[in-house]
Order: sequence, then structure tokens, then C-alpha cells
Amino acid sequence: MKREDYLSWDEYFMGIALLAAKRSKDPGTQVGACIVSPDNKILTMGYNGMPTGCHDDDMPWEREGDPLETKYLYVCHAEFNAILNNGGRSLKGATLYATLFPCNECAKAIIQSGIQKVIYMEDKYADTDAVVASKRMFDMVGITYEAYEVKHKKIVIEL
Ligand SMILES: Nc1nc(=O)n([C@H]2C[C@H](O)[C@@H](COP(=O)(O)O)O2)cc1CO
Ligand SMILES: [Zn+2]
Repeated sequence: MKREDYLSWDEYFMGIALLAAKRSKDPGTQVGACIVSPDNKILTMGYNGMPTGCHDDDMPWEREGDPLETKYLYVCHAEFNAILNNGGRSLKGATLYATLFPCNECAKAIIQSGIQKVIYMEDKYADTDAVVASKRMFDMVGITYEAYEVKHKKIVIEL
């Protein structure tokens, strides 16, 4: 008889997004994204971080103060990195698993790349203009978004 406690597709892909987030150097919020084809093949992944060649130790990670000395002008969002890391594969009809709801800038890239569905874990910035604008665009173009439903509270990986 087969095992019963295996991971569902959603748990597998969100688990991978959560693992990717653990690569983030951001002391504030670590975000991960995993993009999957309609036939459940992983196409690409990403996490939030500084652009390649902009060294983590030389870049600001502050949230407040002189804008030029905060992370916001520099950091690449997880979803944006995942889209850019596609390795030439089409993202048409794909599903994006994101540990945090995508912002308006990532929403634009999500739309333009042909992603059709977003499954997100957290939506802690739901009240910000960025997320309101993001949902407005998703609604307009018919991209569906749904909150990830937690079933297994814990997935343990021991190394
Ligand atoms: N959807 C998102 N994907 C992301 O990768 N990010 C990144 C940008 C920053 O590095 C961090 C947010 O930092 P903080 O403001 O919570 O300290 O997460 C942020 C959002 C929010 O829209
Ligand atoms: Zn974004």
C-alpha cells in the first residue's frame, strides 16, 4: 500500500518557495517564489536579494532613513527574480507560489510573462497601495489568486 503522508503538489511547491526564502539576506522579510507549469513541472525559483554583483555586504538593508540608504531602491523581489530566472522557458499558463503577496511591480511582470494563477502564503501588506494596485490588475486581467491552505503545519528536512 502506498504512503499516505506524502506532500500534495501545493505543499511541495510552497515548501520549495519557503526553502528558497531561506537564501534571503534581508533581515526584515525573507520571500520565496516558485513557478510551476500547468503539468506540475518546476520552471523557476527566486528569493529577494540584491542584484547580481551588488554585494550583500556593501548594500544597505535598512527600512528607514535616507531612501538611498534603504534596501528598497535596490533589492529584487523574489517573484521578479523567479520570472527573470526562467532560463528561456515560457511561463504561459504557469502558477506562481509566493510566500508573500506580490507587489504591483511584480504583478506587472507576472501579467506580461503569462502567469495565470498566484498562490500566496502571507498577505501582510494587503493594506498598502502596492498590493491594492496589484489585485486591481490581477482582477482586470483574470489572474486568479488564492491563499495557501496550510494542512501540514511542519515539513521537517534533516540534513
Ligand atoms: N511581494 C514581495 N516580494 C518581495 O520579495 N519583497 C521583498 C522586498 C524586501 O526585500 C522585503 C520586504 O522588506 P520589509 O519591508 O518587510 O522589511 O521583501 C517584498 C514583497 C512585498 O510586496
Ligand atoms: Zn514585488
